[in-house]
Order: sequence, then structure tokens, then C-alpha cells
Amino acid sequence: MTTPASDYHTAADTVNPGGLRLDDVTLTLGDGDAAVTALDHVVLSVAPGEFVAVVGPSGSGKSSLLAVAGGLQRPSSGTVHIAGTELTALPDKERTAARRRHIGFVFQQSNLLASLTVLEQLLLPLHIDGRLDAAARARAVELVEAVGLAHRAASRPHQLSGGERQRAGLARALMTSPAVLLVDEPTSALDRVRSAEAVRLIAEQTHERGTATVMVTHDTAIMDVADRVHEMVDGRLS
Ligand SMILES: Nc1ncnc2c1ncn2[C@@H]1O[C@H](COP(=O)(O)OP(=O)(O)OP(=O)(O)O)[C@@H](O)[C@H]1O
Repeated sequence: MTTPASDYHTAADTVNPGGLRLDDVTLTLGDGDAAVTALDHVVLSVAPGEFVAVVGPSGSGKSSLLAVAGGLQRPSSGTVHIAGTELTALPDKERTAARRRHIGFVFQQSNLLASLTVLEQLLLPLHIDGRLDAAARARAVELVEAVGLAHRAASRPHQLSGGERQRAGLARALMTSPAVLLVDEPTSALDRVRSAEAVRLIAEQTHERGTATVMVTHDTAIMDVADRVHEMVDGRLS
């Protein structure tokens, strides 16, 4: 008996069905004469296991793209799907839950909680979701090591450098194996070697875990690592 092709699944399919899709997304910020079209009819599809970079000048709409893709900001029009769910159709409470479960953010500001150690920052989201078990603890330790912070696992954010805080934020974002990973300029606070390592880790996790990853950056060196590179100019993606 042969197995139909549709019964075969890649590791990526098993971990994260669906990816990220933006359909005809427009975002207008501000009112009247001050109104700015931050996103202009953007179409973007990122498959599980795909690493997409978005490059573009300051003010072109890159951060707006991540905010809308991650459900932090509702678009003025258009739809966003993550992991098979239409994010833009969900009420606020459910959108927040979907965001926590499916999306990992790495922002320039790492938004770490001041009172928690590096290791605790990683464990908290799983604790909130009631999914904190031995495997999760082991993964947290592994990720803290992978971002080069093993010696800082028990440190709190104020005891870390900017680059260390950013790497802790990256490890935290990877902790839940999100379906979608949204990364804003991971290299700014890091030195060259560290930043190359961080990008390599993101690429590795993207391919191994079937994450749909979007990274926005000014850094054109990213082009060597990304599967696809888009350019953003005046809110338009090409
Ligand atoms: N709250 C706001 N009200 C009005 N305009 C805004 C608001 N936030 C951002 N903008 C404008 O929207 C456009 C896109 O901004 P965005 O932050 O997405 O750009 P960016 O490409 O991420 O820039 P950078 O690389 O400097 O971070 C810019 O022209 C910006 O001035």
C-alpha cells in the first residue's frame, strides 16, 4: 500500500501549520493634514520555515509592518492571517491570546520585566499559559546558552548591557516556538560578531522549527542569510 503524498508532512508542518499572510493592508496614522500612509496596500506571505527580510530607509513603514503583522495595531483596511487564523477578525481579548500563543516579537527595546532574572523571563509566558514543564525548563536553559547568556541566567535586566538585554529578548521570543517571529533590527545594540550570531540563531530556529520569520533592518548584510528580501519605500513593499 502506498501513502498518498498528502499524508507526508515535513517537520515544519507538524510544528507550525500556516504562516503569516498580509492581504492588501493599508495603515493610515494621524488625522487630517498630518495623516501619513504608513502602509500602502501591502501584500506579504511568509511560509512556515521561511526567513524574510524587509529593508528600507527610516520612516518607510517597517515598524508599522511588524505592528500590524503582530496584531499590536489594527490596519485601516486589509487582513492579517497568522497560523491559519484571521487575526484582524478577532476581538481584542482573543487577539491578545493569539498573539501570546503564536507570535514572538524581538523589538529594539527588549521590554524585559525588571524584577525577573534572564531565565525567569523565558519561563514566564509558559507559566502564564500553564505549559511550564521539565521540557520547557530544559529548552529555556538551552536557549540562554545559545544566545551566549549562560553566565547571566540569574541576572536581572539592570545588570545587563544593551546587547545582552536584546539577546535575552531574542531567547524569550524563541521560547514558545512561535508560528510567526517578528524581529525589529536585532543588530543595532549588538557588536558585529554577536549580531551575526543572533541572526544565525534566528535563521536556524526558523528553518528547524518551521517559523515564519520577518526581520526588518537597515543592515543589508542580512541579504546573505534571508531566504527572501523585500524593500519598503513610502509604505509600499516591493
Ligand atoms: N503615531 C503616528 N502618527 C503619525 N504618523 C506616524 C505615527 N507613527 C509613525 N508615523 C509615520 O509613519 C511612517 C512609518 O513609520 P515607521 O515607524 O513604520 O517607519 P520605519 O521604517 O520603521 O522607520 P525607522 O527605520 O526609523 O524605525 C513615518 O513617516 C512615520 O513618521
